[in-house]
Amino acid sequence: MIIELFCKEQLILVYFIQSILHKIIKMAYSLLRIRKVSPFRISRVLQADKASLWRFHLEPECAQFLRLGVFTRNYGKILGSSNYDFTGSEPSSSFDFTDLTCPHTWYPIARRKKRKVILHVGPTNSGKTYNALKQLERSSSGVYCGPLRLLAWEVAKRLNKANVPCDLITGQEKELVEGANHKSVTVEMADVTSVYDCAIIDEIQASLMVGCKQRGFSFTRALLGIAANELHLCGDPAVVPLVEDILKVTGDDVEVLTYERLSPLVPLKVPVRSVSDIKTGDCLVTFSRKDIYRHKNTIEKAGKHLCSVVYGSLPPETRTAQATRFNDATNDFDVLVASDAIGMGLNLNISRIIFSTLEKFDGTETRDLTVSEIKQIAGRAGRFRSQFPVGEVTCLHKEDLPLLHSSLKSPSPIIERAGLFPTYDLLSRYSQAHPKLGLYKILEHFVENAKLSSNYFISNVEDMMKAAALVDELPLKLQDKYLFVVSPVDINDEISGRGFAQFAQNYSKTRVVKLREILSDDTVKVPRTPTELKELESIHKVLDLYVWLSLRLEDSFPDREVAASQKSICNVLIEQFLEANRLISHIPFSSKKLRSRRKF
Ligand SMILES: Nc1ncnc2c1ncn2[C@@H]1O[C@H](COP(=O)(O)OP(=O)(O)OP(=O)(O)O)[C@@H](O)[C@H]1O
Ligand SMILES: [Mg+2]
Repeated sequence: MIIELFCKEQLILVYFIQSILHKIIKMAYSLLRIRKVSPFRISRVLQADKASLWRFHLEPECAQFLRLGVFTRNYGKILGSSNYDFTGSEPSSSFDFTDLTCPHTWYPIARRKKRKVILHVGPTNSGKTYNALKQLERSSSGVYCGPLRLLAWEVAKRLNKANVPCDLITGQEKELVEGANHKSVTVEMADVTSVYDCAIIDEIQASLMVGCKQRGFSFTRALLGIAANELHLCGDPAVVPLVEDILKVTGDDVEVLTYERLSPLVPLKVPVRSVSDIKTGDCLVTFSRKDIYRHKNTIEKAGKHLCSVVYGSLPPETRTAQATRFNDATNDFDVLVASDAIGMGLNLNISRIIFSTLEKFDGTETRDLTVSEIKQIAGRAGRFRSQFPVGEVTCLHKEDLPLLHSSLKSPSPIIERAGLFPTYDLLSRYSQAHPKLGLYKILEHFVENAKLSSNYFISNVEDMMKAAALVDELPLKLQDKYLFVVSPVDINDEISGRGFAQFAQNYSKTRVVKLREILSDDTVKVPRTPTELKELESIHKVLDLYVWLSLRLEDSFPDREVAASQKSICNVLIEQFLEANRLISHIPFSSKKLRSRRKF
């Protein structure tokens, strides 16, 4: 009996050793094949990618998988995933393209590196971005990925000033600097096919927040896909467990650096009761455009201060000009009235944040601000080494103070899942397997059927689907439809939506979209009423969309320069208008309560 058992164990052992040896031989064979195939093909992909900006959108990560047949097959196995085991055969309708459980396998170039990932986490104004940027400055090549064009601009300016030549690449701009090995980009433009020494993804929590359903996947793509020796992630401590978990399967080394706030932020016990309490350096935060102008009007009427304004639908150039004017202590515009557009990473000379309300309409419903939103916005006051070293924060209404105080004391809730969305390549393979389906149906199918690991949620693509429904009507290739759908159109804005539809229609008919056919000569004029101002902002969005499309379909959108100059005219008109405060006489001051009463 004992002998029998012994023999059985020996047999099991021999079998076990045999199977391990077999696996090692297979793996070595696979590696040899990877070496043989990848360098030539990858360099072709890289060259092609540098050729034009639109490829960032149309041919990202999975394109490599699909083209590098052998490479892909083996890579999938090495990573322990058969998810993307495309063998070069035609896509079959039985293959489950909606299986998104291993998104890290979509980025073979990053997976070939053992990245050193450094998480810089801490409260606002604690030097996270500053320290990450120091590393970027020292690196031989690198990229900064920010959530806003304003941040990308700020970083490009800063690096160039520090004699580190740096390109600026956003969806709408491509400013190349001679000899630059560094880039400052908006996160959507992060290139996952280049190799860098150092990379930064800033405000990483913005991507992972459930509130940021639409843009989250760009951050996830950057997190998994950027091929850098060192990858610096800056953000709220609430992201740490999730990021660590996501990166377990990538084989990267992860280090967490925790920061403390560099200057104090004092929550005040009393609200700001009247306009006479407003002082230099104050920033009044409110969430509707109408309220922004109403408050600006009230403050300026009192005669002591002039206000700059910053809000989301203001053209980015105007936002920068307004923020710069507020930061400049030598002029009279010493108060800021802003929406949460100031909430991410910007350095403004604010001494006190005053919340006019702690509720916000988020496109679907009016809801309370989250703890992280309150902390993020409040954190703009008292920036380190600014004119106001101690920040203060309060509200307009004393009923809001308890929520403000408790939010500032609470840690932000742990972020549990990151946004994910299928790449164009997956959608395209899916479309080949289901040729009768339009893009709308394909997107709908992915949203409804996507299989995900517990670290991810499928991003909200409601707006993309609205755009898809429009382009599905037109005789366009899937590739063109996709390009229109991922464009930065504000599909819920009437004028922008109409501009978008017109661009797509003209493109499908003649392949050439002339700006003059869309905008008549007299379209751009000085606004005189709030409605006209809003119209001008929308026209700016249409022009911005034209510039975006012209960077990707150069021959079909030939009037980029005209669009850019029209955009500048819009900016000038809006800025002049804000300076002259023409709106005052048109916006009725309402004494109605600003907010619904909150009970504690
Ligand atoms: N060591 C330092 N020396 C000089 N200035 C610094 C230093 N650290 C930070 N700063 C300055 O302090 C301000 C806040 O730093 P930074 O923008 O890096 O904070 P942050 O933690 O990224 O904040 P946020 O979460 O709001 O993005 C910036 O103006 C930055 O230039
Ligand atoms: Mg920062």
